[in-house]
Amino acid sequence: MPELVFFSGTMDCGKSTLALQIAHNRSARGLQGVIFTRDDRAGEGKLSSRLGLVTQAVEAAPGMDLYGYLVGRMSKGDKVDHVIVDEAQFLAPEQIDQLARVVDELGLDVFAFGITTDFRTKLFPGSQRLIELADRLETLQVEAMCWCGARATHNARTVGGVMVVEGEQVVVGDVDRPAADIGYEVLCRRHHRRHMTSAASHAGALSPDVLPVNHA
Ligand SMILES: Nc1ncnc2c1ncn2[C@@H]1O[C@H](COP(=O)(O)OP(=O)(O)O)[C@@H](O)[C@H]1O
Ligand SMILES: Cc1cn([C@H]2C[C@H](O)[C@@H](COP(=O)(O)O)O2)c(=O)[nH]c1=O
Repeated sequence: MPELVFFSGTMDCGKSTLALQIAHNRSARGLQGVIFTRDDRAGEGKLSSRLGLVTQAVEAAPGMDLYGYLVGRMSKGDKVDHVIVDEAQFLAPEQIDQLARVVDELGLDVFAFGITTDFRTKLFPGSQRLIELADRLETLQVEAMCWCGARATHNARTVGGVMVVEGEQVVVGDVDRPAADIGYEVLCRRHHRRHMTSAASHAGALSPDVLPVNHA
């Protein structure tokens, strides 16, 4: 049975990498997919991973009918075996409904990847609709870590190095940005609640110093 699957996790946990791996493994077996993305850091019409891989994708612009686009491609004779969607949190709820229709009426698997919550811990509308409609929810296995060593579960936004909890929901950006910019850091819930980023906590390296060696 074709499925709508939502793979979610914090920023920087390997979602785009997994999307590229699924695309690669399927194309190695002759299956052709359509890859959608929205507002990837690498630019319009790109799906990029921090591991350095990047591939062409169709920019799922606001207002674009994803179901209609796929029907158009297939009616022109294009082979479409599955659909991959990265940065799915940025899609409108109606576009997620269109993806569910792709599964049910075109019989294609749809693999969507995205973060569930924003820097205020509120669901993105696209992610909310995916949680409501997906056949299956998958949490990424490679866990991003908070500076304290706990599993990171939340995304913090920093402005000038300081965590903020007000602002526009969508600001494209990255982790490990210079302090002056808008940046992001993944945190455990405890430290997100306390607004305690790595800089605010003056956290050092997680690994303890080596024991002093006595050369006596
Ligand atoms: N230099 C590196 N060596 C090994 N793994 C890396 C390196 N840089 C990034 N990664 C891996 O890539 C992951 C981020 O992948 P990416 O697909 O860009 O994440 P996401 O799409 O979830 O934001 C990191 O969690 C880490 O596991
Ligand atoms: C938390 C949060 C994130 N974003 C943006 C920042 C990035 O451009 C993407 C997430 O990309 P990733 O591949 O998962 O690292 O989302 C945002 O716009 N608003 C937010 O609150």
